Amino acid sequence: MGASVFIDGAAGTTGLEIADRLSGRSEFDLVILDDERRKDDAARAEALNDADFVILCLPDEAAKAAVGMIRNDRTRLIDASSAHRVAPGWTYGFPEVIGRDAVASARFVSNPGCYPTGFIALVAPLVRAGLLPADWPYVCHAVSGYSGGGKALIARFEEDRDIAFRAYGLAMGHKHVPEMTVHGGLAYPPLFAPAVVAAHRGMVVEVPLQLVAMNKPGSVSAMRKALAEFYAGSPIVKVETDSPDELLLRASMEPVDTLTLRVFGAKDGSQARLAAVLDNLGKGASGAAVQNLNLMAGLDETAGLRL
Ligand SMILES: NC(=O)C1=CN([C@@H]2O[C@H](COP(=O)(O)OP(=O)(O)OC[C@H]3O[C@@H](n4cnc5c(N)ncnc54)[C@H](OP(=O)(O)O)[C@@H]3O)[C@@H](O)[C@H]2O)C=CC1
Ligand SMILES: CC(=O)N[C@@H](CCC(=O)OP(=O)(O)O)C(=O)O
Repeated sequence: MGASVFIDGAAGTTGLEIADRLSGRSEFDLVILDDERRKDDAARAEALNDADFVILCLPDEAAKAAVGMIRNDRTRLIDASSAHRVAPGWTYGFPEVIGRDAVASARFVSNPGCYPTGFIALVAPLVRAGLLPADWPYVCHAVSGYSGGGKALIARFEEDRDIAFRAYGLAMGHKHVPEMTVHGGLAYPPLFAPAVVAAHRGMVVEVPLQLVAMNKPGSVSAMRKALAEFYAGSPIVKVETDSPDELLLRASMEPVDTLTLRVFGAKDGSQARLAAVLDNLGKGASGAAVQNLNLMAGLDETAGLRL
């Protein structure tokens, strides 16, 4: 028998994709409550306390309530919500940035948000290497497929086929900003400008840099080299050294758990654009949860992933 894994919220967008990645894995016995019991707190409490691992795929408030239902000191948790990403006692589940051993040995792991996955992957290694300042007011533009907003946003985009682009977070203060600041190693919250496009999945996260104003002119190749070294050997995070003329998201994109990073630079070295391309439901959510589960269970981090 394998380790038992209860997915709380398995009928949702993230939960379904995790179940899909875990189906057929002999190392795990999947526990999923049927439609009648999936919101029954007594049934959930029993499943939460019986399981070796729990993956929470719930809205923030429901995720906090689920953690409160755990009455033992044994069950290990991965929370896909944004409830615990900067909370004390929780390990941020970004193994490439935080360290694989830290995730492997943690009891409470908080999965990164989809946009922060791209932002932190780009910025944290460069700040640590001293190639970018920590005390800079960064900007982050990003577009996501509509599955990033879960069942409600999927329904909205699939009912109203006339929406091509939706800018949001216009009052600032998006819930991802705290983790972008803390785990990016930054002194100030970045100005985060997210948008949704009429595609089911996929995202591009961009960080434009005024290198002259930052007193870092001509640092493009050093940034490329630093990122390539930081992620060397990662089967999941790829650093490309090419500079294509365009980055495309295709509406027909298939699920994928990789994260691809690039540094684009002006010929005169005065400006750069850092760019991350990922699947919001892959390394942005479900793929990351499965990677973290693999590490916590002492397995190959890529088992079951779509690479
Ligand atoms: N979608 C994405 O790309 C990403 C999502 N996340 C996070 O993952 C979490 C899940 O998101 P997502 O899958 O997109 O959301 P969905 O809305 O698609 O799914 C959430 C699921 O949770 C269920 N649920 C809500 N409240 C309860 C409760 N009290 N008890 C049991 N089940 C409950 C819902 O039930 P019902 O079906 O009845 O509505 C639904 O099935 C969220 O915190 C989200 O922010 C993180 C990264 C990326
Ligand atoms: C397109 C869209 O709506 N995306 C979601 C974020 C998806 C995600 O990363 O989930 P967490 O919020 O749990 O991190 C948003 O902006 O709120």
